[in-house]
Amino acid sequence: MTSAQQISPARTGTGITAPAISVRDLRQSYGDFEAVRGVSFGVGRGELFALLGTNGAGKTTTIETLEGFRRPTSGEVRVFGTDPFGQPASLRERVDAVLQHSGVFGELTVSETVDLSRDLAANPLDRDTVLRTIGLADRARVAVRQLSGGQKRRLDLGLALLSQPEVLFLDEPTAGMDPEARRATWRVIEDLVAGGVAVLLTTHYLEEAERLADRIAIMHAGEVRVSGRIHEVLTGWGDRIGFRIPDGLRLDDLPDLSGAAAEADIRENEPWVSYVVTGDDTAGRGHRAMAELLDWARHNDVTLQRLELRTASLEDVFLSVAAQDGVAELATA
Ligand SMILES: Nc1ncnc2c1ncn2[C@@H]1O[C@H](COP(=O)(O)OP(=O)(O)OP(=O)(O)O)[C@@H](O)[C@H]1O
Repeated sequence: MTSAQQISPARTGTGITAPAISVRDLRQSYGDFEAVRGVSFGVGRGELFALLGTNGAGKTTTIETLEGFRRPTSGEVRVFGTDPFGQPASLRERVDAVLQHSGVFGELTVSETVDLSRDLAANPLDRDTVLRTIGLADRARVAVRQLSGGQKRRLDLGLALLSQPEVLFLDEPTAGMDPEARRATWRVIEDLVAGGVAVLLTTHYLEEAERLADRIAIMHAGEVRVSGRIHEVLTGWGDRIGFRIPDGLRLDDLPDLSGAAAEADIRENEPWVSYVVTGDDTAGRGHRAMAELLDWARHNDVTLQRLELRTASLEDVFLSVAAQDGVAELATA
């Protein structure tokens, strides 16, 4: 795939500060069941917001409401200040989406599919640019049904970006892609964001969110449990020191480290300890706790195997949210 830089949207960069997408206290029920319970966030132009969460958390319901397929039970959603319900004409040209299930015809070729979408767009990119951007130029004459799952996903992205939208909803856009295609797709998405597009992404690939997102929200059981700038969320979750628990020792035999709580675990069938180091001194806290640990090891003649020090990952945060109810919000969006 080539860079999408040269196809940056024409209708961006107007300096408007109002969020492109805003969601305020959204509630959405299916009959008696409340699937979304008071969700709020905003996404600005040139920003990628990742809406993450456990299965059934309410992400698709939220996005479908923003796409105009559902009317909120209560609360308010706006896209460029307009209620998206029913997909009003004023939004249709400015918004596009890669949905979880694509609606393309298998009998048409890739070129014909792109042309069909171009016919429906007000200001479409030319076909070659689209095919080059999504890396399918050499598959132009192939019937869509003969594409692999990952190639179909790339075509879905191409069909969404050819209308040069200002807001793009991406629901699992890289599902089924190999690692190389996924990275190429990330570069296309990054270029769109750099060109001013507001992107709302849902994904179960946390590495994808970590790479692409400016801000995230993690939903569970209809609520946003954690939200904020990705760096702040990870910093707030603490650093991790881990190692294999030495033979003959138990968790209780290990030292207390400043600002750290120890948890026993099993990793690859071996006893493991993970210290979660928190505290305001985010630059120095991991280093200090590690120095204490190494002092203890030297004085006790203990060798620490597979010793590691790392910052929290999005997976650490996600697993905490998935494991418990009532997780405190770290930072508000
Ligand atoms: N049409 C529907 N009728 C009744 N319940 C629904 C309907 N659609 C979704 N739900 C329920 O609403 C809740 C939220 O579903 P939703 O699809 O929004 O979750 P999600 O976060 O997108 O999940 P996943 O990650 O599994 O795709 C789930 O409990 C689901 O079973």
